[in-house]
Amino acid sequence: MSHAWGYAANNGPDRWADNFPIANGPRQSPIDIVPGQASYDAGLKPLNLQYDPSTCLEILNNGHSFQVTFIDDTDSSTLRDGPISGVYRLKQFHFHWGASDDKGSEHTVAGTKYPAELHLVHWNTKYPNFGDAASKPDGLAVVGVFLKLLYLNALLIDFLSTLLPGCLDYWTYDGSLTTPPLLESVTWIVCKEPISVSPEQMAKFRSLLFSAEGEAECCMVDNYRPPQPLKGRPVRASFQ
Ligand SMILES: CCc1cc2c(cc1OS(N)(=O)=O)CC[C@@H]1[C@@H]2CC[C@]2(C)[C@@H](O)CC[C@@H]12
Ligand SMILES: [Zn+2]
Repeated sequence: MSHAWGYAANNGPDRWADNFPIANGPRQSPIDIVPGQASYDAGLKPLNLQYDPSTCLEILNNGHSFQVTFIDDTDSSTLRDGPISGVYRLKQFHFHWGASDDKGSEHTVAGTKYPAELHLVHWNTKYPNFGDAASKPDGLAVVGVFLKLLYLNALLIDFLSTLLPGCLDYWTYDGSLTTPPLLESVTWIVCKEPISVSPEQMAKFRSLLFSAEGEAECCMVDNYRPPQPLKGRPVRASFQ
């Protein structure tokens, strides 16, 4: 059964409001980040990310992206500090990307699109579980990391590429899921510095399929929502 919503002309972002009216809500994501209009907040702490790769549970194609899910029954992979209070647990990470290198990211920086964007998804442990947290205004915190193409040989880039950039300067604002049900429960933390990806790795993303077995093959590309109206929300920067 193919999902009701998707990224095609007949079921894509311009049609999501038909079934999810919150698509036109006051704190929707992604947004275009305009560095000159972000306000430096000296009260913002550095991000404190502690990840334990052994808690990786499974890699799955959920029909809209591929995601790597983590065991989240202990505080083994967490996000602390930054713009949030308390402890948020890593639940999963996934990507959004384009059919070509000129598009693919969800957030944009002064209109600039990156070829892909990584989302590291965390939930607030003041709530009993991820699904419950996803319906609360302070329930989720997603670290967004832009991917840029680096034309080095694949071996070298395998050493260089990591999930996080060296510099963890970030912008932060209150937003939402970027796919239906578009719940307004996400504290977005978008890193200023991108990580590098090779053309071969991008080709692997683009070889994934939206379609299920037995359905007409449909490459999973352009699985990104375009920027949404800011509606007066402040965007803070952790750096000057
Ligand atoms: C923030 C990452 C995330 C979580 C969820 C979705 C999409 C997400 O990616 S994104 N790009 O960060 O917004 C779509 C399905 C959502 C899920 C959050 C939890 C649910 C709302 C479930 O309760 C039912 C449907 C689920
Ligand atoms: Zn996402």
